[in-house]
Amino acid sequence: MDFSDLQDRLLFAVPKKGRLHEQCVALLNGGDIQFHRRNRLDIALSTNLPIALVFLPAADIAKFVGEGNVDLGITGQDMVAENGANVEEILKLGFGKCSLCVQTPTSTSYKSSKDLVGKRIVTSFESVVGRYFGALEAGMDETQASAALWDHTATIPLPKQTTINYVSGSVEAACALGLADAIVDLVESGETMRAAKLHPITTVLTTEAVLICNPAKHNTNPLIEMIKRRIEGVIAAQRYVLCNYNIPREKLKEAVAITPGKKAPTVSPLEDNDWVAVSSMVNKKEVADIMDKLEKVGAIDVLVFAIQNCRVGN
Ligand SMILES: Nc1ncnc2c1ncn2[C@@H]1O[C@H](COP(=O)(O)OP(=O)(O)OP(=O)(O)O)[C@@H](O)[C@H]1O
Ligand SMILES: O=P(O)(O)OC[C@H]1O[C@H](OP(=O)(O)OP(=O)(O)O)[C@H](O)[C@@H]1O
Repeated sequence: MDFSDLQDRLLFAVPKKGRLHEQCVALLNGGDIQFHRRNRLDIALSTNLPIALVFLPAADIAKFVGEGNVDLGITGQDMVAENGANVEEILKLGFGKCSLCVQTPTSTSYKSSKDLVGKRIVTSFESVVGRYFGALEAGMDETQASAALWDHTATIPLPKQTTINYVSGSVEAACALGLADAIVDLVESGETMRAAKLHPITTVLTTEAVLICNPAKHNTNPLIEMIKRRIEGVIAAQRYVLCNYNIPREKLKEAVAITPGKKAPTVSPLEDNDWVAVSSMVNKKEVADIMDKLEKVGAIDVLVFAIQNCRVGN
């Protein structure tokens, strides 16, 4: 493969490994973006669309999209903040959800991030943490410092009193090793934090995986909107199931209140005029509860179907 193979193709960056990789590949498969990735090659040409998939470390994707080296990408919002990348977030993907937290040893009594001004912080998020403590040192409170991370127009001075040291991984070990008074790292279940005898002081930011594009490219290539719609459909299909049931016409209003659907449920007449059939998308997580409620109001033949793929209105 050489440069000419990539011409006229939309370059779409996806994490090559790590936490986000598998779910990204599932979205590509669900959206029928077909590709064959040859062993050890980080660029794969789609076999059915004018797209080239570029497999990159999640940490680099925001930068590549921001600088226009690739058109579209999937990464975490934390990576967008860390790179200070000027990208357009076009879709939240609902996975890779976690929080970037200031954490201190449980044996210490720091109460807030302000208490850590002037101390030693270890993190993999050198830029975000630098700006955060720079903002605290400049007199902002914690909420203002977090908000300033997303404000491209804000000029935040570098921290002068607080020492920020970068490590690429195993951040949690820094306090035990005597290298830090606090760390700033991602927390999902909290297991890693608790195992290292740390506790959270403040949340610097919350993050999830997002589809991002280069702001200058969004309106120039209709493929971007097409990919967005396809991925939206896959996510909705993962999140919802289709619930069908029959209900006495006089109970329809009560039943529809239980299954209002994404927009509105489909109601169809039955041979027996006193009954109607209802078909409605419901949240997968709530389906058992919804079935209990439907039975209570008199629904019968309640059937739930998985959705293979869908397109829903906004
Ligand atoms: N515990 C977690 N739970 C949920 N999402 C996470 C978690 N850890 C990281 N993420 C998300 O996944 C992104 C990539 O994290 P990951 O640890 O996979 O990084 P990586 O450096 O690309 O991979 P690796 O650690 O294998 O080198 C993070 O930027 C964050 O958005
Ligand atoms: O709250 P938890 O559910 O325990 O998740 C948090 C951990 O997940 C991430 O690390 P990861 O496991 O991806 O490994 P890494 O340290 O090599 O990045 C993060 O850096 C934390 O260490």
